Amino acid sequence: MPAHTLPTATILGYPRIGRRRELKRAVESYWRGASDEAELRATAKDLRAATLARLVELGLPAEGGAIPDSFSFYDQVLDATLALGAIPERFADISGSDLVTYFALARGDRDHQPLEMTKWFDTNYHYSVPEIDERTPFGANASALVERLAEAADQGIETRPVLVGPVTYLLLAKASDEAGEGFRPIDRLADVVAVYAELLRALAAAGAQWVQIDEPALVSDSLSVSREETLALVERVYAELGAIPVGERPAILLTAPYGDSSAALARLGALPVEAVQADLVRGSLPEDALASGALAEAFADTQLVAGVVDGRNIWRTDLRAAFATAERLKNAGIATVIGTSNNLQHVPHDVADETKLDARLRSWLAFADQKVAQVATLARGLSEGAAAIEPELAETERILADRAAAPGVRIDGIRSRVDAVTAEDRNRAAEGDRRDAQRGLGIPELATTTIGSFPQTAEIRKARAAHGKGEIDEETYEGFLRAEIERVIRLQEEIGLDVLVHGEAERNDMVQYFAELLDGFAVTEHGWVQSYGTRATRPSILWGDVSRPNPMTVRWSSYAQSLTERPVKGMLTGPVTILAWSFVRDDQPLSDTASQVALALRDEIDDLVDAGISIVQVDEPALRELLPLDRDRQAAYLDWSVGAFRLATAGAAPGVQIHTHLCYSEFGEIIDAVDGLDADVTSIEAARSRMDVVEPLGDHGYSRGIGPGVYDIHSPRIPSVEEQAELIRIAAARIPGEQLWVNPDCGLKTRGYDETVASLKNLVSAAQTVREAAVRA
Ligand SMILES: Nc1nc2c(c(=O)[nH]1)N[C@@H](CNc1ccc(C(=O)N[C@@H](CCC(=O)N[C@@H](CCC(=O)N[C@@H](CCC(=O)O)C(=O)O)C(=O)O)C(=O)O)cc1)CN2
Ligand code: MET
Ligand SMILES: [Zn+2]
Repeated sequence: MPAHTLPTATILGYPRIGRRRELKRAVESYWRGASDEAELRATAKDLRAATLARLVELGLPAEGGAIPDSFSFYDQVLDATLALGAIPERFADISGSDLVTYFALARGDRDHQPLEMTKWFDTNYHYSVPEIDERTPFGANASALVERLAEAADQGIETRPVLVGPVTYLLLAKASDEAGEGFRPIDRLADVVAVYAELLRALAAAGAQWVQIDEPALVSDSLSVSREETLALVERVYAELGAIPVGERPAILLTAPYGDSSAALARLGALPVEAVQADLVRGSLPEDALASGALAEAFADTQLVAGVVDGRNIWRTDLRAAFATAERLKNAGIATVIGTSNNLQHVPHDVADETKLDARLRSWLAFADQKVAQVATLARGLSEGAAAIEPELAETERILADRAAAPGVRIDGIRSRVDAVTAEDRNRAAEGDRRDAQRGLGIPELATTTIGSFPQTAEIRKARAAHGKGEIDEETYEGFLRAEIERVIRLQEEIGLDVLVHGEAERNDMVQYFAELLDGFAVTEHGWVQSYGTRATRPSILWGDVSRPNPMTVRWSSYAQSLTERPVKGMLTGPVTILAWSFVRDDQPLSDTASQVALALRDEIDDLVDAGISIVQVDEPALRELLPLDRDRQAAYLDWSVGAFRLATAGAAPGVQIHTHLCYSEFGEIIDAVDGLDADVTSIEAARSRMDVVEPLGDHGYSRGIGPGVYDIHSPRIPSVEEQAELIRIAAARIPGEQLWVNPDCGLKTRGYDETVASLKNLVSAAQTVREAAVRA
């Protein structure tokens, strides 16, 4: 038996935004200057205390490090940047408390571009990308971690501090603009490990018995080094950290969430750390090593945290199957702890809050609190024997059977339509024929447009909330939205944009809006999940077969088109993104579900075109996000995801111009897929990376329309005419003018009106400047 033992129930992390998004409100109030740092810290402290108390109530032991301290004001990678003292040189002039520096890095200000944001593995969570170079200063700053440890101890709870691990941290970092040619952040590994050693010593001195170090890089094939190299780096690092005697450091729980670590597991178990976690939902057990005894041998002095409860989805765990997996490990002689597959930050707090949800559907679900209770149940079974939890196992079995047989889960008409889909249904006319057929649209070279949404003002949200509560009637709400559409159309005409949008004022969210109108989906009232910083979404629940009872967007788009001579883009969210940002049924392949959603969208496009819309944009910002971390599974994914987009769009006649929009992507990797979408025009995020994408596009010989973003909408900064013109010139050097579109990086919904109008005016002038220069040349 290992000398340092973690209790048999644990989770990798818990949502930190608060059951009613208390942290969002407190942080945004602090940013507005409506409260000070002390008030913000007090709210955060109350929130943490409530969370810890709740976790104990749900069955996690208060003692022994079972409860992780996974709090963050904004982002766990940014927390690591502060803990490592790795403040980029360009922020050296920021003065004030750690929190002032922290938010400056996250959000930037007039004089500083914020750190770039990008997706965390294959999730809809975004982290702040560390900027590292040869001179990045590193120095341990354990103060936040130590303070929270002491705070929990005052409450009688021995928490386990959580850190993003050194290998993952550096592999997710980018080289700063000041870095020399060929520099890679991972070159600084030795310096960073020395700081982790210091952090561990500081935590031990402050009384931490356990620390959790997350190395999800272990499960990804999408990083700058191979998986084998990552494993070798992890072995080197943890040999070094593990060599510090326990006592001088806390016992270490090394985690490998978000994917399959089975091929690496025996080697991880052999490291001088006290516990290793494996994601056994996305990943599997190494059957050969388990059968031969090699796994047990590797784990002779190490606990294995079996991540059998899914931290990525909201379906009630199949407890019998999860228990069987844990028992197999235990019976093999491995000291087994029940855990989650990953941090529960990706699921909402509590199903019990969803009182408006259909009771039958609700019984099938488990949010974070239910998952914690499931972990506790399984752990009890492990220590007391299966008989002790037989009532819970039987209850789950009954509920899972009820779900499988419930009306709406399988609908014959929908299934036969999907079965009847042919290859032809996914193909449009040849690209050249479409180009000819679309000339009538009268689109100029360097056409200017936006990505769809205009600012979601407090007034819009208030009207929607009032409508939701029944305080204003259908007619009044409809009138409000029509007035808003008219305002946005006139504004775009005045700014001088070529292709207009209706502004998406009617949408609470680009996925939830559609989920509310499609059959087969449910939406939640309080099911918020952090997407980045203080921004959250309420992922919809796709539980049954999907169909479209009525048109969803025609009312708004046709009204917008009736107001103007210029083309207005119809605006839909694509099938892959609808799945990626929802909690999707786990009882059939995603590809089957995607086809159902695609057919619903296909009907919507038909209706839009019948109503006089000649350009339709189908957004797929999550196309890259769902790309499996495992290389072996990528080709199959690209095949079905691209196929679903094509099924949604290929019903459109050649004269209809299909646009798509993607953001948060490394395009190099999926350029063939973008090509495969066969959209006439694709807008992509590009401003922050200064048009990095145009080079691969040029090399690839990309022949369709492309709009690399020239205006970074993630910050309130107003990009000047010259700045945007420069980006257009960079793109124009590689891409012919008739193919090139000029647009922002993404939708404007999170921006304010003043900055939006100023930035868009500059965008139109920038396009004009470059067009005129081309005419003169
Ligand atoms: N699902 C999804 N994922 C995405 C994106 C996206 O747009 N959607 N965009 C990318 C970036 N991620 C983002 C995620 C969230 C937000 C965002 O702005 N979220 C808003 C909430 C949006 C929303 O659902 N709004 C609802 C509910 C608003 C609300 O809070 N209402 C109040 C009451 C209304 C009031 O009086 O203000 C309440 O419930 O308490 C609405 O407008 O109807 C926020 O956190 O503040 C932006 C980008 C990638 N992932
Ligand atoms: N049409 C959407 C918008 O403009 C696309 C957003 S991609 C995250 O908001
Ligand atoms: Zn976008």
